[in-house]
Amino acid sequence: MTLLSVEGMTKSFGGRRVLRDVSFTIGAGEIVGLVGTNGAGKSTLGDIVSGITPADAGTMTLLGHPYAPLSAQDACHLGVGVVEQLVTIDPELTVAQAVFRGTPQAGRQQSELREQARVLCREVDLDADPDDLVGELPHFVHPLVETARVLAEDTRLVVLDEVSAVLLPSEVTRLHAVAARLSRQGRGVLYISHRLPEMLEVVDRVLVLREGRIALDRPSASLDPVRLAGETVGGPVSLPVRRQPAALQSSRAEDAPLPAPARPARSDEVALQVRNLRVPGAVEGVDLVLRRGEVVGLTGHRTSGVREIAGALTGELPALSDEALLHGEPRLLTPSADVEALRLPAYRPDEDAYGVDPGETIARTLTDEPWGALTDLRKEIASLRRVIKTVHSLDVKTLSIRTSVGALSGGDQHKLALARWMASARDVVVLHEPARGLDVRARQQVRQLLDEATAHGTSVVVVSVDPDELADFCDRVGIVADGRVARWIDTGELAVDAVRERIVEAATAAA
Ligand SMILES: Nc1ncnc2c1ncn2[C@@H]1O[C@H](COP(=O)(O)OP(=O)(O)OP(=O)(O)O)[C@@H](O)[C@H]1O
Repeated sequence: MTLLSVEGMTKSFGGRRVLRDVSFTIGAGEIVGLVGTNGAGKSTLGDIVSGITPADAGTMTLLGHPYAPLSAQDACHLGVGVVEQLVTIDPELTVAQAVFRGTPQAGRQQSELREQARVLCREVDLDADPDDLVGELPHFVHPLVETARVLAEDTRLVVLDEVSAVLLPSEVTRLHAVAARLSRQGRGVLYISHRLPEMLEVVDRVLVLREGRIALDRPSASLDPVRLAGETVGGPVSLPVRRQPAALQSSRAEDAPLPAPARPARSDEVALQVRNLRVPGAVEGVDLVLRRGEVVGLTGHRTSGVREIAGALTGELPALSDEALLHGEPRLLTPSADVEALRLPAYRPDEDAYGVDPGETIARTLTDEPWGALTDLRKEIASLRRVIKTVHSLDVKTLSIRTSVGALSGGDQHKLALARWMASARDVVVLHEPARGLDVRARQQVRQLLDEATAHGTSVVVVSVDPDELADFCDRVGIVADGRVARWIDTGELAVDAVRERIVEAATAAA
């Protein structure tokens, strides 16, 4: 039975045609994957289906009836719900209130609602009490609260918009179990993701959006991640190649363009050494050695201590160590009057909506010079050239560098923020989830940014939940469990997908 039918959908934003004559169906009990490059229009399509954005033209039917939602609330009443990656739920609500906030509650006992909320939380594998405040739950479980809400609203079709992007492999398995349960109940799921290997494990069929059209509509059984990645870009994609320790180049002037990295060669120079790192209640003795130009990954369950290790390195958490040396110079993890604190700079994609001001133009985001005060025309031209080069090399989908960053797709915003941040990254830095929400080409571009930085001596700690990102970007990956590094995986010995398998295996075992 057809649940949703979309016919001839089109949508433009300010002269840019995002969707062109898009048609597809989703059957009852079907899980359909929606993939495409950053800016391909996946969220726009998801937003139209879930009533957040109106289409310019086209029609939809839901269970055979005309379906034209006027708002997200309207779509929800008609049976379509959306769960987004960056969910904002009022932190003052209890879990029970959050779960039932979209459903009429008149005449229902609070105790009954709480009991039902408890059942729904169990259904989505959410370990929370109905009376817990949402604001006190870790942010990564908010999509699970939302999924429970969608179940409470008796939704026929659920749009999961990049929900898996922030989840660990074990949490993705949980999400997939929820999607499978929804499907067994006869509901439909539209599953939007860039994490192709995982997505292919759960979806029945895949739609590829390319240049605003459905370029492929095929059962998932006939696809593999590499082929699917090729379909998203409309040509072959090269497999990620194993990272090699960086070939260090001589230091460069601050604003000199980055030359292509030379052939890699091993560096034995230690950039950072920390012995017996402890964070009270979270980390119980971690040794970390980071060579110059090395990329070391850290991953682990939410309570493993991995975030706290990063917090200690960046000076956000009070921590102790027997010794911390930055290029041989002693540092303290907790500041004191005599010894300088370590305080590594950190990049986080989720801060301030991808770390950039959404109201700012692309041009201003990528330049540090105060343009209004710039009196030297050559400098201004050089600065604009650099902006245009970055926009081209990162393949940001825009008609103008005067476009505000907030109007770009999520992936394009993240690429710009990271490029801006990496341009000033020196020495030893911490990157949180550097490829989150990025398509296959964008991941390669980020990998290139990393390779260039490490070739110039920058050492990087990558903290991530994504096994593909860790396997592709890092020289070594530490699996953190119970406040210690339970295992190191050396990526240099294996092909990237074999590394990925090991990370998933080790991270799941340690969870
Ligand atoms: N409100 C808006 N105003 C202007 N342009 C917009 C708006 N919303 C989306 N766009 C543009 O529409 C295009 C598609 O964006 P959309 O977010 O749907 O892409 P996406 O495939 O979900 O990308 P990503 O994977 O990066 O999240 C982008 O070029 C984006 O700049």
